[in-house]
Amino acid sequence: MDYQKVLDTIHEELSHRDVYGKVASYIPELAKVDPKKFGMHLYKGKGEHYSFGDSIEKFSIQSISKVFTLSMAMQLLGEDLWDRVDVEPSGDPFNSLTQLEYEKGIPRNPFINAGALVICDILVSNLDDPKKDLLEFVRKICDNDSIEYDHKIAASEKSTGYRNYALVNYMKALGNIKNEVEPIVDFYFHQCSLAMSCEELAKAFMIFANNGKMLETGEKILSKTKVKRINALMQTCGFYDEAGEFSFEVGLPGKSGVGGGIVAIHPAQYSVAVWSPILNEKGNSELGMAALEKLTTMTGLSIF
Ligand SMILES: NC(=O)CC[C@H](N)C(=O)O
Repeated sequence: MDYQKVLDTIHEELSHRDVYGKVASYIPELAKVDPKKFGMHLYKGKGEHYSFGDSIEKFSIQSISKVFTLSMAMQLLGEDLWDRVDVEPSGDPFNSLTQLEYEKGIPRNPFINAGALVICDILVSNLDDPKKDLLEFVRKICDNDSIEYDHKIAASEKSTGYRNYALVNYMKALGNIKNEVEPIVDFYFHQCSLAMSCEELAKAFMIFANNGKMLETGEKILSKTKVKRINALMQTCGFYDEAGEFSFEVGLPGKSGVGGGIVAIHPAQYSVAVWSPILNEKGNSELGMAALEKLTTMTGLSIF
């Protein structure tokens, strides 16, 4: 199959499409991004890459980072992790507070904000310097030492981060947060501020398409079972209250972020990242979803 031709067709068809959503502005710094940015990168095998557009420009990965922190927490804690966070789709927006009350402070899954904040709490408890260790983890699976936090984005999110503060405070009141609030939200705002390109994200996510092993070196990062679970969570919870729609339209495990990025994988086949900052009302990239729908339709390569 000529993957470059498939990507070029997607680029050509979608560059002219009308989009109706908006760039995220509740994090003031994110509102400054050029809404016309559009890039995609598909990593198919050792040295086999295809891309178009702004695929090597770094952007704010936001919630995509939750897959990295979950991977680290699973490495550290094993099965005990699931006493603190559940594995069910939420059907609610990513920053919702409502389920927490009647579910007694146990978040529905690790990809909604409440769940990701519990994962932060676990990493803060278990690591001396979680920010340094996360950066090391991401640099390693990406084989790229240029990856950094964007401290301006982290500070900008902190300045308006009332909902995330509320989530941590509420879970602390209900007994599911062990550390002080400030180090947890500081770590969370930094993980969300990681700046990466589509090319870098596709490479990093290759471990989830390759049974937990880095493709180029064969080094094992995660066990097969852990990867199976992470992929199951991406499939059922990666897009919040649009997880069903993403499965229906695209048919791959994936994760989105309000920076406009989406990464998806096809086990044993490929890893793909797309970036377009205009979001639909559920907080997922409008063109990103359309591009991935076209990819799996044109190639016939979805997991279903
Ligand atoms: N869906 C997202 O990407 C949300 C991440 C963002 N940092 C927040 O907590 O609101």
